[in-house]
Amino acid sequence: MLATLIFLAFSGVTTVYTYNAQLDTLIESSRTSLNRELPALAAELEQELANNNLVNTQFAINTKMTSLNYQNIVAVDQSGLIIVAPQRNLAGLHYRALDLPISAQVMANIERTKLLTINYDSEHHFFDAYYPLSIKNRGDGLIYARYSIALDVDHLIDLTMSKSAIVAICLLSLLLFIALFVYFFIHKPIHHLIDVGQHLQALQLNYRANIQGRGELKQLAECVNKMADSLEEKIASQKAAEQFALTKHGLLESIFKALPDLFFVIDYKGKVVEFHSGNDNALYTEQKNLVGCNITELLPDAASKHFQRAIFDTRSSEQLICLEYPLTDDNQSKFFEARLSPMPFTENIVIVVREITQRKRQEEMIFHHAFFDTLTNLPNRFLVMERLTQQIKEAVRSKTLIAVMFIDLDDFKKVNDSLGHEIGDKLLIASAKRLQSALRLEDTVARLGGDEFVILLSNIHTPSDAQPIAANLVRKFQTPLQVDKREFSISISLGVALYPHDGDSPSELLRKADSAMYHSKQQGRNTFSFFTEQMSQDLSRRLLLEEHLRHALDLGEFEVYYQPQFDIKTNELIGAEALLRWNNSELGSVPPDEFIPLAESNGEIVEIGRFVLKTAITQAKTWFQKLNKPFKIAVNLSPRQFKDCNLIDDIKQYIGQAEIPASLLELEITEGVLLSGDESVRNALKSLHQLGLVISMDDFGTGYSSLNYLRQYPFDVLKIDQSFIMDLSNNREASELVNSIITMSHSLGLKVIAEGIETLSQLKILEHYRCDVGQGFLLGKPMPRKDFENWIGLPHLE
Ligand SMILES: Nc1nc2c(ncn2[C@@H]2O[C@@H]3COP(=O)(O)O[C@H]4[C@@H](O)[C@H](n5cnc6c(=O)[nH]c(N)nc65)O[C@@H]4COP(=O)(O)O[C@H]3[C@H]2O)c(=O)[nH]1
Repeated sequence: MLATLIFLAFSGVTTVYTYNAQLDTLIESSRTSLNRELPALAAELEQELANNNLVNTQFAINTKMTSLNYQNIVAVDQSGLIIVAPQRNLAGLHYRALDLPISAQVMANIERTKLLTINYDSEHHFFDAYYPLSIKNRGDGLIYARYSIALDVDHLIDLTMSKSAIVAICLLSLLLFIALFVYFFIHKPIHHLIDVGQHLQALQLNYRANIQGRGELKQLAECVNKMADSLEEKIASQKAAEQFALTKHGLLESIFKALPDLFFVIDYKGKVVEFHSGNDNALYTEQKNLVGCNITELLPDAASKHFQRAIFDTRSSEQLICLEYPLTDDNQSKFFEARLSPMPFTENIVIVVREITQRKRQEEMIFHHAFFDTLTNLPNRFLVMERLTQQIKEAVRSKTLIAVMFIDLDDFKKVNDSLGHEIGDKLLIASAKRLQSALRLEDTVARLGGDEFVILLSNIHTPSDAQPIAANLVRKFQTPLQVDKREFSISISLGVALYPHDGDSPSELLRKADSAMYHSKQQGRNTFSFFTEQMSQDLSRRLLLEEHLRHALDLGEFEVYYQPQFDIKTNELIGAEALLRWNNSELGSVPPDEFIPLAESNGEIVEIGRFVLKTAITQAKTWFQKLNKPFKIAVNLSPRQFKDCNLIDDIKQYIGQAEIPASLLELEITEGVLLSGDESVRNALKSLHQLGLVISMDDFGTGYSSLNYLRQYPFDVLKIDQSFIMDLSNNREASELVNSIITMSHSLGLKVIAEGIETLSQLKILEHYRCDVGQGFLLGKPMPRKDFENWIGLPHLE
């Protein structure tokens, strides 16, 4: 519209301007015509008037009047009379009589200037022209002519108007064309782009610009579309990221709710920026809205200091820092663990707080279990070794000594076995208390296990400082211990090793104190000994034996010897006792008294015992077949073998394989097996007895020898220990005791074997006491199988 108005205004101005210019040209050309024509007419009139030829004059004027421009031409003489006019009848009239624009002033002016005077009436578009006329005899007059250009002006106006109209139409057409062009090719696409832009702005991203052609707008549309594509892509990925973030957020919220922990985000000053808790009760603070609080102000002083330090460390190290701290809640100590982790790209720190009271207690318990003996609550082997390590370091600095005391309760095993574990445990607790009561608080009393205790005395200055302490400990145990209102006399054997004299490592010192204790045992117990090098040799011997014993069976170093047993009454060989021998290439022949206790203590006796049983049963079969009469073989069974659950099945299997009567196998057991009162021993003995095996009580008279056992367990044979037989001929009491044992055994239906018969008089006495079977060097020493077979006159059997 504006363009149209501008255009109209412009075309109007142009038209007016054009019109004015042409009008000016018209006026000018009319002036020029008057300038040219009036002098010529004047000259013609002057000539004709001079010739007094009025007709020609009239003709000349009428001729001029034929021009449409001339409306009037009048020639006036000096007196103002009309000489000639288009109407002939006007001649002779005074111009005043006519309504002519002639005045005396005009006439005077023309007369004076003698020049053409033209006045233009712009309103009616005509000229009033005056030109001097010199007329013979009539003086100077003038020619007056009215020259109208009104028609020309009208024509000019028409022309201008029609031109303008054409131009206007052309221009309007052009304008329309431009408008249409602009509309279709600029406005509409731009509008479309704006529309698309508005949709895109409203994030309606499925809108795209669709512009034909290949102009700049098309390029713009393509740019918009590409922009929309990348916007859509961006928004899609942003949405995906938002969704991902939402999922993560949800996940985190669920985790926060599900976990019993407290989650804080704090800024670098410790101010809580964010806080999450699945359970507000876990807060341990009155304040529930923690955001904005400083985390260190929420905690008691001590914990706060830990936190400040941890915050500092987390920031400086940019690493995860953990701290544990206690808090008191309802008079109960609770423990917490805080994990501080720096948040990447921020100055914030994430803190996760978890209550670890239970874990702490469990750790303490585990620690206690790991380092303390549950029965006596004393430090155990690990802790005593640890403390000894520390004390050695301290002693190096302070140049002092350490006394390591190894203590073993004398005959505790027998008490434990005979009176039961409950009493045994109480005795151990009472012993631990007595040891503690005899020492300083800073000394360590530890229990290694069983009835073994260790004492560490630090800050000793001379070896002799340890002596009164050791003596005092031994003396203290000479007073009976009170357990369940009963008194128990139990002594101790004590060994002392000194740092640095006897060793500089905990294990060495402990080993040497053990050797010294062992020595005290050998000295008759209830005493103490300081470690000496000789003991070290004993210890080395023990260790050497243990080392070789481990491989002895595999290396075939064991051999079963057989010692004959005779019916004392008939003097007939009725069987043999299988006795194990160990011959080692390095150690030589090792006596059973030395290696059997070792094998018993490390459990190897089970395998070794199996070997003896199998060998003896195989041998029994051979001799049974060759001698063609029952030939019984007695085998020693150690207490440890009774703990082997395969014992009965093994024996069954060996007897089954040998196809001999079970009664040809006699099992010798010592009181030690029975003292435990273990039900499984009773059942095992019962089963073995039911199988038909002969059960014999060995070494009768050496221990707590109770005839009760003989009634309780299915014994068939009683073996009187050789220590009684040894005294038979020279000790009346011993002789009577042997007699009573034989009589009582017979009354219980038991056969009696006397072992260790070395002299004929011993044999005679036993015969007199009606002892059933005799065994001893007098009757035959233990022999290897080959020798035994030779000895009994059997052909050599391979
Ligand atoms: N002084 C003297 N001693 C005599 C006389 N007659 C026999 N002896 C010895 O007395 C011991 C009898 O065996 P034990 O009391 O069962 O005592 C045995 C037994 O407890 C144990 N032992 C031997 N072999 C085995 C075995 O295969 N298994 C188990 N568990 N223990 C065994 O070792 C102990 C010692 O065995 P050994 O040294 O063979 O000693 C044997 C034997 O050589 C004698 O007239 N005078």
